[in-house]
Amino acid sequence: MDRPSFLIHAEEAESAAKRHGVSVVNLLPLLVNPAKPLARPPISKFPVSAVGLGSSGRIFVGVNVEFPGLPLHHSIHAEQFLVTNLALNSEPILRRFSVSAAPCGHCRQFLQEIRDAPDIRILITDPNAFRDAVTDNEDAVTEKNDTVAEKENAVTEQNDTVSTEQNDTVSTERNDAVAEKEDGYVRLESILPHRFGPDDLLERDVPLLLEPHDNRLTLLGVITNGHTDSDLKLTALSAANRSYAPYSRCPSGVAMVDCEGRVYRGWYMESAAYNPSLGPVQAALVDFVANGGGGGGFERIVGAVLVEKRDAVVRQEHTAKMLLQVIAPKCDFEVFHC
Ligand SMILES: O=c1ccn([C@H]2C[C@H](O)[C@@H](CO)O2)c(=O)[nH]1
Ligand SMILES: [Zn+2]
Repeated sequence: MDRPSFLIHAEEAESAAKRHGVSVVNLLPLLVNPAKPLARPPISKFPVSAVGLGSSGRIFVGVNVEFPGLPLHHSIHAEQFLVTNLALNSEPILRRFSVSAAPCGHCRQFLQEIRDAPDIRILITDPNAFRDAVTDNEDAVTEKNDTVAEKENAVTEQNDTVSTEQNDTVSTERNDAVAEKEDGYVRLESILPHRFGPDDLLERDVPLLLEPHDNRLTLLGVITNGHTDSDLKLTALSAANRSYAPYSRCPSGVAMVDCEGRVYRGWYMESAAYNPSLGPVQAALVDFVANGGGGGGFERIVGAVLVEKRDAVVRQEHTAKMLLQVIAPKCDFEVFHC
């Protein structure tokens, strides 16, 4: 299997699957190892790749990206890269993905921002990922039975049928867990139960992370030095208009240009749990890594513009400036408010 690109069109995906005698669903895990060399993990030397299938039939790749000289929490995880790749390409639904290592808690949480997140199917190719799974399942069932038993004691006198129903739920859930392992994919819900997510903070009709957004932002004031940079500014504005910031209502976007004049853009994406949110520079760096001329370094970025609200309670300016200063010291950075 050749090294894949970061985006594989539906027809291409179909024909690659045919060539390998598998379905597109089963092609995803076959692409995981070949995608690993796309990762940029200079600190951990631990490449992670995630290969996902969107509702359009396109395949998207995500990899981890680390930044020497910066605190670790600025790193981009493969799964977050994958989701950003879908967002940048206007893909509304992530149906399933295969990933080289077990997704960490932070990624499981970030994925909650996608509509019907509990139904996302995940196949972990690392053979060690489920080494504890059977025992854990048994434990979980035992614990649950214990809980049920406790509850039973509490409610026996009140209502016997409740406990019977709860026992039924336990065995059904257990059967589901076994059944869904058969095709190798598990539901996100089974690896992050009792989720905290958008439903806890937002109305159901708020568009979620991969759904279309228009924040209707316009630039404030007369922009004076506007000549060559105005394209970058407008690109950053339109990125900010696609930003997903339903929790703070402080959308933002970044546009960057490299030394060959190629432009990249990305927008801020929030998590209901706040910390797994992805900054607009990271999102634009996903665009850079995915489309940035054959794996060039970040020092090739020579200009960047951030657009955000002037009196925002959540501001990106200082973090963005610091991040760019470290990874692209020659980059000219400007902020415009909307
Ligand atoms: O869910 C995960 C867990 C870790 N990593 C990356 C982050 C870091 O670059 C490296 C070591 O943790 O692996 C991911 O991409 N996804
Ligand atoms: Zn992670």
